[in-house]
Amino acid sequence: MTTKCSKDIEKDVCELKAMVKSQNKRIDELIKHIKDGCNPEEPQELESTLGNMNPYIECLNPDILYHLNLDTVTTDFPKVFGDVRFVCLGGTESRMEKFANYIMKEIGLKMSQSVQLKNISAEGHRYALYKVGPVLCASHGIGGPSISIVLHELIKLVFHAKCQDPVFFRMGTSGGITVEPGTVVITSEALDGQLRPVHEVVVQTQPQLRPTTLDQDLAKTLRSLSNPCGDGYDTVLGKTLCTNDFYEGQSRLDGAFCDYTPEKKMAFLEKLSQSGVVNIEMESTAFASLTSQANIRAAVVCVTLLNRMEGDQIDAPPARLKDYDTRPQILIARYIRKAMYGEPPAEDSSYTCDCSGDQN
Ligand SMILES: O=P(O)(O)O[C@H]1O[C@H](CO)[C@@H](O)[C@H]1O
Ligand SMILES: O=c1cc[nH]c(=O)[nH]1
Repeated sequence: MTTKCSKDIEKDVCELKAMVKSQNKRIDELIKHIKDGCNPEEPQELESTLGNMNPYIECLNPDILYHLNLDTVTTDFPKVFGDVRFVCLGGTESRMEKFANYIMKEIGLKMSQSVQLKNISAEGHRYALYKVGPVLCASHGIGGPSISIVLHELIKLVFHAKCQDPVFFRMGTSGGITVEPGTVVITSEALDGQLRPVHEVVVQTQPQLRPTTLDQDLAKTLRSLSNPCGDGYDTVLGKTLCTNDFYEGQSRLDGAFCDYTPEKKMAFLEKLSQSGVVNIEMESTAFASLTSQANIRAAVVCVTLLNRMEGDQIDAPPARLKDYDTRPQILIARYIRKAMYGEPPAEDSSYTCDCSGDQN
């Protein structure tokens, strides 16, 4: 009796030990699960890599990107835009459409001949937006207010899409200070009309001065991709003056109004040159401050259309202006190709994309 009883107890003990062992194993798994934050075998849900975003955005359902004619309910942002790695902006719709077609070839993407690239934001009637695989191409219009609006919406777009470390570029035109027309300038520092490295935003009557930080490594990498001998033109790094006006703001003598003398104009341009300014345009401070606020790496690449030391009017023939316009595009395309492939893509790249602009 006693023997049988102790045998039963032994058996129970054995079973209990097995149970405890199995439970300990499960507890270990759960502890690991808690430490790892998720099951590594499950696909990981990526988060946006942007910083300092407006906390109220999360409460918006839908979030309507009015000027881009997009919203987060009718478009599945992670699905449609989640693969975006490069966001390229330039003043005009035609430049950005041209760039979209150019970058498609440069990165080895192909589209059926019967299909045309679609302007995703056409119905918004404000800005153009094209998607070519991992490259978004957007127009921004003229001046700080115009680029600021499209940047708010593009930054929200890449945030909602949970894009991973997107890089932003502005590809533009500018007036040169002493440099040869056709020179490509990569902005080292963007200065406002008072030569301050800030973008002034008036919020509820209060002027806020936001730093215009640009990624210096990105600027140097871009510079290293230029090839003055092969290209046939110079690519330089230098400071950019960003103004709120093309005429008086840039000290021109050919605006509708002018209350300074030619001598004062030249003295101002000399002062710019002595401060290290090599070109003048109208969006770099807003572009630099908005991108850096979101921790986005960004660069400004502008070609010079004229040497402002020699005149104010842009009188180069159309064919030459067209050629100048492509120069920042060529440099940025080199960067994108290198970032994507390390080397140029093979002739018959297997990378495929939906370039038709379908959003769902
Ligand atoms: O050629 P985009 O990119 O428009 O840039 C420059 O040209 C415009 C003025 O003609 C301004 O927007 C200036 O910044
Ligand atoms: O002189 C110029 C040329 C192009 N864009 C500018 O803003 N200024």
